[in-house]
Amino acid sequence: MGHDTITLSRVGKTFRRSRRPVRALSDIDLVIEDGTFVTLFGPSGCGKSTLLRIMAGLQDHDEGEVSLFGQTPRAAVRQKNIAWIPQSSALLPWLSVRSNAALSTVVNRAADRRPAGGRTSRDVGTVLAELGLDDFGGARPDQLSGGMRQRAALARGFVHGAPLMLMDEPFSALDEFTRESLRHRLLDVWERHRKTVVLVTHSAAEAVLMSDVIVVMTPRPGRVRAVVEVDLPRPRPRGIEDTPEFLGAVRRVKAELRAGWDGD
Ligand SMILES: Nc1ncnc2c1ncn2[C@@H]1O[C@H](COP(=O)(O)OP(=O)(O)OP(=O)(O)O)[C@@H](O)[C@H]1O
Repeated sequence: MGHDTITLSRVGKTFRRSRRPVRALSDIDLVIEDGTFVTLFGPSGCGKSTLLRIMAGLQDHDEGEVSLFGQTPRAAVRQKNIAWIPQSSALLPWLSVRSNAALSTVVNRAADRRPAGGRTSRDVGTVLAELGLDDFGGARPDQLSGGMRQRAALARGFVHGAPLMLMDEPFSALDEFTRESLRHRLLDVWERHRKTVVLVTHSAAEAVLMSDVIVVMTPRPGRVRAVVEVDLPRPRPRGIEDTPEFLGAVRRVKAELRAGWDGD
C-alpha cells in the first residue's frame, strides 16, 4: 500500500470536431494513492466525464501522461485492472442479476490468465449479499427498481475484482431518497473491499460523504481548481450529513468552487 495507483501529469484534451475547438481539459495534474476514494466534483462542462473516460481508456487525451499502475489506461483495461460503472446500470436485460454480476468473470476470462500477483474475482453470491440483492439473484433487470438495478451494476463492478473502480455519476438517475440510501450502501461495501474509486459527481454533499479526496474542477477550460482532503471519520456513520463538521466541509468545497468559477 501507499504506492501511487494513478498519476496524471499535464493532461490536456481538446475536442476539434466542430469549427470552434473545445478545450475540455487543461494541465491536469493528479496523484491518487491506492485504496483512496476520490471524487471529481464540479459544474457541468468542467471535464469530469472526459477525465474519467480518459482514465477508463474510452477516450484519448492529446497532451500529457496518464499512468494507472504504471500502465496506459488501455493496457490497464486489458489486464482487468479497471471496473467501469456507468450512469445507467447497463445490465443485459435477458440475463439474471446473478449472471449480469458474474459477466466480467466470463467476458474477461482471457485476462484471468495473467501472471501471478494479478487480481481475483470476488465470489458473486457474497457481493450480491453485501449489496442486499441475495434474494434477487434470479430476477431479470426489468423486475427490479432503479435503485436495485444500480446496486446490481455496483455488484458487477465489485465482482469484477479490479483494484480501480471508475464511476460516472452512478446515482444521478435515481430519486433523492434512493440516492441517499445507495450512497451509504456503497460506502459499506467499499469499507470491506477498500478499492481505489474515482467517482464523478456534481453534488458537494455526495463528494464530502463519499470521499477521502475531492478534486474540485472548473470549466472553460476544464482545470483542477483545488484538491480538498476530507477529514471525517471512517466508516462514515449514517446521519453524518447533519453534523456541523460535515456541513462545514460542504461549505469549504463549495467555496473552493466559487473562488475559481463565477457560476455562469
Ligand atoms: N465528444 C465530444 N465532442 C465535442 N465536445 C465534447 C465531447 N465530449 C465533451 N465535450 C465538451 O467538453 C467539455 C467537457 O465535457 P464533460 O462532459 O467532460 O464535462 P462534465 O463536467 O462531465 O459535464 P456534465 O456534468 O454535464 O456531464 C464540454 O464543453 C463538452 O461540451
